[in-house]
Amino acid sequence: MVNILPFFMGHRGSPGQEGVSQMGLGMAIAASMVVLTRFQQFLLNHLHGYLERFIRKLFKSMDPNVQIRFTEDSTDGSGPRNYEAYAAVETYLSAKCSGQAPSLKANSVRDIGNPVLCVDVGEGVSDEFNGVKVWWSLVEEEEKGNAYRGARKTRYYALKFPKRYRETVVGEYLRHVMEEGKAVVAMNRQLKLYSNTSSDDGDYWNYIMDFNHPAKFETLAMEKERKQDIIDDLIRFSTGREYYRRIGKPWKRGYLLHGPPGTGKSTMIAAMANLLSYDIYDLELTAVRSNAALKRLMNRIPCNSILVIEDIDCSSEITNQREKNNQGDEGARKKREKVTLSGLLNCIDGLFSANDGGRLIVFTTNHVGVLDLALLRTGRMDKHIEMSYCGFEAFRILAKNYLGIEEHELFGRIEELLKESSITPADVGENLIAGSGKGEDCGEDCLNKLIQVLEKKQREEEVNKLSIQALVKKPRDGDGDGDEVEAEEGENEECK
Ligand SMILES: Nc1ncnc2c1ncn2[C@@H]1O[C@H](COP(=O)(O)OP(=O)(O)OP(=O)(O)O)[C@@H](O)[C@H]1O
Ligand SMILES: [Mg+2]
Repeated sequence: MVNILPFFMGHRGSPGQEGVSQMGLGMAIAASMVVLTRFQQFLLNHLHGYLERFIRKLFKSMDPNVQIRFTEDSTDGSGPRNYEAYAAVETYLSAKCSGQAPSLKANSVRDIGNPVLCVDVGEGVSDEFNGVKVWWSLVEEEEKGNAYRGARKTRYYALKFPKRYRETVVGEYLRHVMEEGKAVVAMNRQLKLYSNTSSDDGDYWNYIMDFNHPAKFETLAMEKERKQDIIDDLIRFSTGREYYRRIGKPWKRGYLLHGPPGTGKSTMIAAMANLLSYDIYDLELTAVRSNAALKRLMNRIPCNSILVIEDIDCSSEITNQREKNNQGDEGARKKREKVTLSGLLNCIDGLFSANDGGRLIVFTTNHVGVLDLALLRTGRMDKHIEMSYCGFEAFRILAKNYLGIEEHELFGRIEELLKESSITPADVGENLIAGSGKGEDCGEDCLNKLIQVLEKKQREEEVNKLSIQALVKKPRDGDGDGDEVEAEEGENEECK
């Protein structure tokens, strides 16, 4: 470069001087050219960025549509909030896209057991809400790295809609998408079972296992009308956010399931959890050390859960003991049980729910008669459900479940026998199970076997009835007026 400069400059001088001055000038020009190039580069870079932004803005202002992004990972530290919105959009779109998008991908969304079908990267689907048409697409972009992190890919759902509908879309439509999406996430998520029994002192909840009980209302043996009434009540409760807010009551509901062993109380709880997609918190009252510990446990039950207290009659302190507690005798009280009835009542009353979801409390008992009336009243146990011996309607459901038989000539005889003898759905199921999956002939064998069992039961019940009648009639020693035998005697034996 130095050698050709004099030629360009047309400079002449003595060879010695010339050489020195030429070199100095050359260096100055070279330096200025470097500066110029750098400046040019700087200008280009910045102008380019500026121009690009300017052009983008220009196009944006001319674009009649608005775009909103729902990013998978937050770059602003908002973390799970962003993800929640992204997952809600994803699940909402999964219902829309199956018929529209040419390419789908199966995604596993956090907390959801089954994969959901979503649009693939670069694909889009349209949606319509109150007459407004919107477009969704899944976009993947490469984000440049900086001094703190390397380059990475970001994914987002882009929602595009005409500017003039901004108010409807940002207000009503997005609320609709979030609510629907979150409801799908909630309905499909893996249910969990917690209990206080596996902790050392019973004062804490422990995760026991994923809850995969197959029970459904559809297969629960019970009269159709009663079953539908329970389903309606549960749905009304679980969707009652506005209602509970309006009347100013905590979003909770108490159920009491009572009936003999084997009539389906626990099975119904499982069906309830599956219907509502609620986790189960199984409380073993006798393992709780004090009223204060009970309160702690209750306060830790999240919304959208079922608190289950099984065999509440077997916690003797909880039954008709309130009066006894009030009478004092502190030492004896301490020796008995740790949680008192009033402690339990206070906890149930104090179980509040923020407006983000409901809490269901389900008690079961085999002996409803021994429970304190304070526990049974509305507000604590709002709905009492009697689980009874198997009637003909319930039998038909079991025959369909176990044998796949909906009609049979032996049904008439079974209907007659079920009216006269008490058999639990558990026992009916036990007699039908042998024929399950073995075809119609085997089904008939099972029905015949069930008839024999029912006839035997009928005979036994007849003998029992006669012997009780004989006892009632028989005068007691030294007492000629024939007092009646106390039928309830020993009723609560198994709980003592
Ligand atoms: N109503 C019913 N519908 C369908 N299956 C039932 C029903 N009742 C009982 N069963 C069957 O009998 C078995 C026992 O029922 P479950 O444990 O629900 O009775 P339970 O009322 O909770 O008894 P317990 O009072 O002894 O706890 C269940 O596994 C289920 O298969
Ligand atoms: Mg049970």
